[in-house]
Amino acid sequence: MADGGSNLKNPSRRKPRLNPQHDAEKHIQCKTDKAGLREVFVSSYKGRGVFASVPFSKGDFVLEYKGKLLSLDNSATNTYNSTEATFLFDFQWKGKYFCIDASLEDQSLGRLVNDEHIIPNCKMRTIAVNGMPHLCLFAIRDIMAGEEVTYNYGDSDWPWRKQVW
Ligand SMILES: C[S@@+](CC[C@H](N)C(=O)[O-])C[C@H]1O[C@@H](n2cnc3c(N)ncnc32)[C@H](O)[C@@H]1O
Repeated sequence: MADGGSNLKNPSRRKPRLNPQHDAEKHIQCKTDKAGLREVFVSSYKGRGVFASVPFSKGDFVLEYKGKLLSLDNSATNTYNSTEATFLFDFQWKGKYFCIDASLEDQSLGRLVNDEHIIPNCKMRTIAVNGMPHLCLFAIRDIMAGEEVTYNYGDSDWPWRKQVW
């Protein structure tokens, strides 16, 4: 039976996977989130989360954690309420301290990714574009369609980790 032009039966004709680093740079420059991800309301306790609607492979670029880049000096002058403060991501780059302030509700998905410290499926990495740091999530294992995208927020006394259901 003819395969109607599909590449399914000939892996050598499949579109090659874009290099994850280049994929991240492309999405950073275009200021767009990647297709195949959607916001879902999980529960009144957890709030919203991001779910894959297509499978991702280990190593893939998944999302940028978009927001305002602040140096440590700038962030020290800002005041945040407790909800806004949960959208701040502090990191170190080239020996200096920075923060991505994602407290603005800007419809981007990276800011909605929830914490999972035991079996996360993504990891945050810093990618430099035009000499500026950007925080990006990359898959650390295959992610199935329908699975929630998660990463480990880091060691801290996060209240939900103590929650007994
Ligand atoms: C960066 S926001 C993530 C998006 C958030 N769920 C929302 O709807 O806006 C971080 C907040 O999400 C919630 N959160 C993240 N991971 C969680 C988890 N594993 N269990 C429960 N709540 C979580 C906490 O309220 C946390 O302060």
